[in-house]
Amino acid sequence: MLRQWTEVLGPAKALALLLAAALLAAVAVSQLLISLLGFGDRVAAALCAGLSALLLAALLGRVLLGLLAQLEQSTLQLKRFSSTDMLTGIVNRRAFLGLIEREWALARRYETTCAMVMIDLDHFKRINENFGHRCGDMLLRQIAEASSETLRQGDVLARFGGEEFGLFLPHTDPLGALDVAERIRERVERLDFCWNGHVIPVSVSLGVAALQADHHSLDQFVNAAEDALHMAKADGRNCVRVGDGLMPGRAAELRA
Ligand SMILES: Nc1nc2c(ncn2[C@@H]2O[C@H](COP(=O)(O)OP(=O)(O)OP(=O)(O)O)[C@@H](O)[C@H]2O)c(=O)[nH]1
Repeated sequence: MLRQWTEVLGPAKALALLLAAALLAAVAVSQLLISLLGFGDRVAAALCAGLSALLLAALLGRVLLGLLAQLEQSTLQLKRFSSTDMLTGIVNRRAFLGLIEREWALARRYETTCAMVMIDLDHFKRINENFGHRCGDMLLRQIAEASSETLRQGDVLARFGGEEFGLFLPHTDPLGALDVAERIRERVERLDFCWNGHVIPVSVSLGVAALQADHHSLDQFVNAAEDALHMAKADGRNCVRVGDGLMPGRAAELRA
């Protein structure tokens, strides 16, 4: 009950209420002691009241501090849950956008490079249908793990939902981003994913976008990578494609 109170009232009000309760209880206890011991003088009464108040306040304070620590822990856990994708353990889309917003804004402001890669499992529906959702879930976890292995500190990988992942690469030029995307594609292709004795071939399609002057919002930047991903799907899957206008020569060459 104390914990619910602390949550509802907030720590400061709960502490004030507890101290008031401790004082009232102390007065009641001292009155009881005085009547039991038969003391009649005011000094004894004041001493009893003071001592009881001190003891009760210390006791309740301790309880409250314990509760506050628990509350803080729960809040932290809640924060972690709300920003993590429970299946794969990596950040979710909402947290991802929050994490990269500052980096993206700085890159725009100071005209430095950064890139966005969208990764999507190929024919995942078929895998789910043929081998079941538990198999699909296991595969999603392995894709997250395999993709993470290829990254540097500072890169941010997130599950965007379903079988789609987003990857932000700070301080990375278009060719660097293509390298990372291609490495992930190859790593997944070599995954040797096994379920109930069946080796299931898996692949991903990837779309790459590098920050450009006409990306006025983070959404536009992410959408550019999504568009490139659609190109990769349209071009037969298991490949990397770059957004239009990124690197005219290179994009055409990669699409060929
Ligand atoms: N096991 C599992 N399946 C999921 C999860 N989230 C989404 N899916 C499934 O992912 C499948 C996505 O199917 P589609 O969007 O058709 O994509 P696809 O089959 O990979 O086809 P392409 O992307 O075009 O190659 C659907 O069957 C969803 O039910 C999840 O958390 N776990």
